[in-house]
Amino acid sequence: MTPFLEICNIRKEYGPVVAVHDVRLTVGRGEFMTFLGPSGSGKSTTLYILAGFERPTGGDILLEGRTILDTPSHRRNIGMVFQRYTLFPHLSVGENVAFPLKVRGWSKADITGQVRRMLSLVRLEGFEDRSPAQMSGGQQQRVALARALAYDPPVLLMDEPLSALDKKLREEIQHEIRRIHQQTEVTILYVTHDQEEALRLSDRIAVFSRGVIDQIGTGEELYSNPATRFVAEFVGDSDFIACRLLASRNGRADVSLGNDLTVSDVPLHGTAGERAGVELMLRPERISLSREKKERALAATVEDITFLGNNILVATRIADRTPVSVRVPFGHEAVSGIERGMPVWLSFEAGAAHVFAA
Ligand SMILES: Nc1ncnc2c1ncn2[C@@H]1O[C@H](COP(=O)(O)OP(=O)(O)OP(=O)(O)O)[C@@H](O)[C@H]1O
Repeated sequence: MTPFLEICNIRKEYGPVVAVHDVRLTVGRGEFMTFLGPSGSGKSTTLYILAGFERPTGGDILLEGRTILDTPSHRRNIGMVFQRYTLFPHLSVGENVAFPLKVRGWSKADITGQVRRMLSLVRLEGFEDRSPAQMSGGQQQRVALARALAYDPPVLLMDEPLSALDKKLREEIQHEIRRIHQQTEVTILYVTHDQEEALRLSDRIAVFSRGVIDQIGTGEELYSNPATRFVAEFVGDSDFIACRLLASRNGRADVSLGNDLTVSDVPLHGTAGERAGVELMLRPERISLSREKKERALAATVEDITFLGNNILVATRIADRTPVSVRVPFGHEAVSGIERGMPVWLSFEAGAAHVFAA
């Protein structure tokens, strides 16, 4: 089977700046793929190349096996929703949604029917005659979505479409986007720097870092098996503890955390020589905290305790002054009566750890 959309070794230079180094990605038909990464990591540039607003310095984009690089933007049949509301302010909501259909020469009757269907899809029935200025930010983004989907494009690109909205509205529209994706089966490429948004929406996530993709996977794969330190840090919360490599074979490592504490057979990411300084990564919820001294545990001191509703975040520092956060479910006995300055012991299963070479 031919992959639906292929991004083949895309590179983009702006003078001396290399915005995108070598981006490779295959997207399945109907998939919801998110580009996640910090500001300046090359997400938008990649999206603009897909949309045809930018031409890559190297590489190719294939849609159903055929290059689209020489197809001008307006002929690519790719819908687009941007961060800022880009509705035509002098046109009504109905006219905004009708615009791409008029351009494509649809009949008046077909346009009326389609505008009604699209506004119903985004739950704005009866808003045809409103002006965009009379609508909230969330409503305007829904109109933009209706307009982008009106001519039934096989691919929809979204560049931080919710970043101008407050948290509650953002979550509401995230829910709507999911529903619309399921209903229309359109293939979506979505750009965000918000990991929670990426996890909520996506079938798969491509994590961008400095113009390359560090890892592509489901949210669960990225969280449970991050390929790089950057992914471990960017997706979910993580603790990093400096340690020494004792031995490694077949991508697994034994490490020493000092004080006779060794951890064996942990996934090793990257390469390092024996005795090299490496880092052990743990998720805060995979660390157990005890107020009684324990064997095979790290001694730490409590620095802060934050109540977060269903869990409590305990900030500690281990002997070498490294901060280590521990997440404990609310009501767990380990945190009853816990106070700042108290000595505690931190332990974990080797299966919860990852080692990253420097
Ligand atoms: N037109 C341009 N001219 C010069 N440099 C550019 C241009 N557009 C982007 N860049 C640079 O390319 C790099 C990647 O930018 P890009 O906008 O793709 O990142 P991003 O991950 O989408 O970030 P953001 O979330 O801030 O938009 C940045 O270093 C940026 O400064």
